[in-house]
Amino acid sequence: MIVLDAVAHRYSGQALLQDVSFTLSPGAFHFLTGPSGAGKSTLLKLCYGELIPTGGRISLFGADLAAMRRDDLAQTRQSIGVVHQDCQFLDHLSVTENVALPLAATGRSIPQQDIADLLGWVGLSAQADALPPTLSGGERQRAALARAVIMSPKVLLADEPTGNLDWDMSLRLLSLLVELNRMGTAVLIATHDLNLIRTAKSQTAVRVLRIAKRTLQTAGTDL
Ligand SMILES: Nc1ncnc2c1ncn2[C@@H]1O[C@H](COP(=O)(O)OP(=O)(O)OP(=O)(O)O)[C@@H](O)[C@H]1O
Repeated sequence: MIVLDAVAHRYSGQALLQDVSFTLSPGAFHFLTGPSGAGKSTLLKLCYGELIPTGGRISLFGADLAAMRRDDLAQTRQSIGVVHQDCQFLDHLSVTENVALPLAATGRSIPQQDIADLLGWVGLSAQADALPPTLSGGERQRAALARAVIMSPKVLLADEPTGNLDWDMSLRLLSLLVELNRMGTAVLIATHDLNLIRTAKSQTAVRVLRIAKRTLQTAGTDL
């Protein structure tokens, strides 16, 4: 679904990633790890077309990213849910309205029952009418997950989704991601948290990728 072939990325002429080849297949559950500044967020941005690589080729659902028109990319992105590192919301809208935003933005109807079910799934039924600034960190991450999956994406990309959460809340979020993957969504999570990766490995088949020396490697079994 997402294929990177010998991808390179430079910022201001400075090489960050080189010769990165990677395929995210349907049903896969991958972690992406590596030191701070290695390029994890950059790699995720390349995977959803937020950045165009400075070298190599990226294919999203069979289409060449470099050749996509803006409309095509917007359409393709509807199949990719993203949980950003710093999940932002429109603070004057309720959690329900924020979660429904991707539907509204694409002119689709907003099935209230589906949104209520989704908020129930992430454990936020009681916060449905709350405004984002009143949510805890874990509640914000779960609201961001609900918003990322409202369009039933084929792929979910999450950038440090448990970054600021305590361990219990990290496990809760992980169990949602594992469940989503079992329902058929391919998942790619960038994280520093090796305990999270170890726990995921005990629950499901995961592949761990690491950015080292500017390229992507498969992590060993030492995790
Ligand atoms: N828009 C940009 N312009 C220039 N440099 C950038 C830009 N975005 C990121 N960088 C640089 O690229 C490097 C990789 O950043 P990136 O956010 O991809 O790393 P990361 O592995 O996700 O880091 P962290 O784990 O700390 O979130 C960093 O040195 C960062 O400063």
